[in-house]
Amino acid sequence: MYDICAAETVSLKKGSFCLIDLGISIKMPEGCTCWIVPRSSTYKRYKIIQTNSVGVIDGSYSGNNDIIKFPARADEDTVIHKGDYICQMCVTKRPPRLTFTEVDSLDDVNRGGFGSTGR
Ligand SMILES: O=c1ccn([C@H]2C[C@H](O)[C@@H](COP(=O)(O)OP(=O)(O)OP(=O)(O)O)O2)c(=O)[nH]1
Repeated sequence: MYDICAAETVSLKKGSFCLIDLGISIKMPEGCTCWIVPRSSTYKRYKIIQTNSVGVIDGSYSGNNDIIKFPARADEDTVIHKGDYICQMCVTKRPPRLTFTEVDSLDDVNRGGFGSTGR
């Protein structure tokens, strides 16, 4: 994981949306995917939410103008300063491609829905 900072200063009004420039363009090794996720402290410090929850950076997003951005919505009036570490980047190897087979039913016992384990 690499902490990544904003490459520009932006002022956001409560409820507004902005793509914050992270100032990075990369060419990934073949078979890798890059992910952009918020830092745990991002909301507490800056009052912004990453609108796509997790950003997936395609391997083909590798031109000079393919600059990685952080899609942000502000919950309060806020200012993100150039150099503020607002997110993290991770590069992972893609798993082998799977083949899915359609079936009428599965053999396993139902596990139960959200919160059904009582723990
Ligand atoms: O948080 C993010 C998510 C994506 N991207 C860039 C890299 C990615 O390769 C491109 C397109 O993203 P995605 O495939 O998620 O967008 P889409 O909504 O499916 O649009 P597109 O038609 O461009 O694929 O935008 C970012 O800079 N930050």
